[in-house]
Amino acid sequence: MTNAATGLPFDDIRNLVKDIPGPDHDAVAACRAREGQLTKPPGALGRLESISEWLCAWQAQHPPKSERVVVAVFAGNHGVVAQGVAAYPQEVTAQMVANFQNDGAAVNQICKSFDLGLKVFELALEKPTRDITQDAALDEAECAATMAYGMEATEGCDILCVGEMGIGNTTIAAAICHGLFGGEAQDWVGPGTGVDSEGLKRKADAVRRAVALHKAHLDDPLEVLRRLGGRELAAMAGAVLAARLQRIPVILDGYVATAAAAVLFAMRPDALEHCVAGHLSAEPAHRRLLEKLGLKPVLELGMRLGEGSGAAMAAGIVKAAAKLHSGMATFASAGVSNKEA
Ligand SMILES: Cc1cc2ncn([C@H]3O[C@H](COP(=O)(O)O)[C@@H](O)[C@H]3O)c2cc1C
Ligand SMILES: O=C(O)c1cccnc1
Repeated sequence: MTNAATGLPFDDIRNLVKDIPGPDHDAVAACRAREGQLTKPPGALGRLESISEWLCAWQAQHPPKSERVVVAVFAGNHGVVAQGVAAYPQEVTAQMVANFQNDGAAVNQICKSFDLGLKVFELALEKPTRDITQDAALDEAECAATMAYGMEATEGCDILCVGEMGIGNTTIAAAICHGLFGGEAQDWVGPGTGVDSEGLKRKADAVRRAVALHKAHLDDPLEVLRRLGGRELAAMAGAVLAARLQRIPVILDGYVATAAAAVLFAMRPDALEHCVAGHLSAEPAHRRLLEKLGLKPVLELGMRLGEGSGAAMAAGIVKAAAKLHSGMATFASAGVSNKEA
């Protein structure tokens, strides 16, 4: 509908989505062949074996690469906080960006634990997006440009983890999910950083009003993103798309990062096959969202933080899966007797 023939920026995004590559079957075949030779009973490494296979399929490469794993954290601010939907003040977004830069946040410690790179992208924090209960969060040009900016996160990495920082963004995630998948507003909201029961009611009400205001435009997932989204969500959607085009597997973080990726799923149901869900967030709607997307989380640790922290924890598991596959000896090389035929 909008701009179909005019060549405005969303058309560029649509064209990229049309061109995404599929899995590489030769790399998968090579992975399976080696897996069968490793010094262990077949299947004994459980899901770690499918993770190695998934890496090969989407990197189009065997053995899989896992040296350069990067956590990209995108930060943005949201006008919807005026509706009383967040437990913390908006200035915490910029203060936490400084904390990331000073090595003081949770995600910094996880990155150090697993030898992951960390890149922080600050997105016009001084200029919050418009309140989605009153207006569209972003203009089309700004939304598309922010997606393009997010695409830069893929530079120099073998595997990408996507995360975010933005006070109020669990409300934005809920609005996107309600806009994309319907149901009731309260199905998609949760406590976030810990709003009380009155705050939770305000959150559901804000999501309901925002979706009602924009409902004539919500058939188009990119319109859902620009009207109900925010800068860090647009950038995450761009990063996930760029990763697919550049054959970089993605580890998604919690509810907010997954809601951003869901926009691509709504455009094309196979668009997230290069992604794993790093963890199941304690934010209740994350389970519902992962079910819609057909994604099974790698970890379930009761985390509800954001910052890419759950994706970074899962990156430790993904790196181990790649090392197991590449580094283990085969029955022949180690002189270990295989099962009798
Ligand atoms: C100190 C602090 C550190 C955080 N790190 C991530 N978030 C997380 O909480 C925010 C979303 O929750 P809500 O929608 O309830 O505001 C996001 O910034 C998210 O990344 C944090 C929140 C706080 C307060
Ligand atoms: O799951 C998430 O992404 C999440 C949960 C709570 C707060 N911020 C993010």
